[in-house]
Amino acid sequence: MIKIQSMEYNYSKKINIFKDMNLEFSSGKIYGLLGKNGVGKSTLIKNITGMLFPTKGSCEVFGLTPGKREVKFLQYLFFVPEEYHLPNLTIKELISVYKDFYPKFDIDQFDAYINEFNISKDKRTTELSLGQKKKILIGFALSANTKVLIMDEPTNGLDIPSKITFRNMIKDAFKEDRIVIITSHQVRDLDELIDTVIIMHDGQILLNLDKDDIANKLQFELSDNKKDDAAVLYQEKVSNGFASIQKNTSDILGYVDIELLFNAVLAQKLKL
Ligand SMILES: Nc1ncnc2c1ncn2[C@@H]1O[C@H](COP(=O)(O)OP(=O)(O)OP(=O)(O)O)[C@@H](O)[C@H]1O
Repeated sequence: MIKIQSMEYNYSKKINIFKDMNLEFSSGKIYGLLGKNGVGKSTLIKNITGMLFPTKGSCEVFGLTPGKREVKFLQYLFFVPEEYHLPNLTIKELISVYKDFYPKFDIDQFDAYINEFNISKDKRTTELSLGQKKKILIGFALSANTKVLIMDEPTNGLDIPSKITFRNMIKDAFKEDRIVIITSHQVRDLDELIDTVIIMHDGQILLNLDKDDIANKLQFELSDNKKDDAAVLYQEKVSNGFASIQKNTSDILGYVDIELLFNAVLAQKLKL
């Protein structure tokens, strides 16, 4: 479990990025961490990965303090940042250098991924396109089989077929003892993957709910015309009509349009 208690973080004395943040992440779930630009998603992730240290309060990952960067902690967690640098090696060399840092690294799993992405292991990282580099990193991240996997904007730079492959890879690699946290502005890429939606706003957690709970409470609909109905909690014009949210009065759990939910929550139209 990742446990954040009364956490604050300031880059400078004037700006408090979080206001007394309390948050938990449990194993067996894929979390979608959402928020507008600059709200503090990366800062939160950097506190979890031990790259920044809380100014106040605490952050624990399976009982360990990230900032201490103990070997056990480093073996527990893999982070795919939005921007990264791969050393100038062939993929084969890269794997042989880095795999031993992760005791559960599975080379067959990695080989299957890069076959799927159609990339040769003899290629040097300098010969790869941005999207291909990202695929290598994501393939490595999943094959490391760490307890915690965090990915910042993982679908950026992936072409459309690769986004589908990415979703399938995550589903296949997901295990009950794993916590996966994904931040993204491209919510549609992740809609079906996410179990729990966390929305950050103004230094606080505005929403933290399982998708099933959301579907239980709310019904999402797409219609040709604008709905003029008191039951509608939020609606907006989309390219193919009007997308709306209303209370779910049935026992049926429908789909959750996370992007629409995000807009509605930020517009303060929903009280969940
Ligand atoms: N190194 C830094 N020094 C000072 N302020 C910073 C630094 N890094 C980020 N910030 C500020 O902290 C706030 C949170 O930034 P952060 O990168 O965590 O946001 P984010 O939610 O990840 O944004 P995005 O969606 O654009 O990636 C922003 O206001 C940003 O300007």
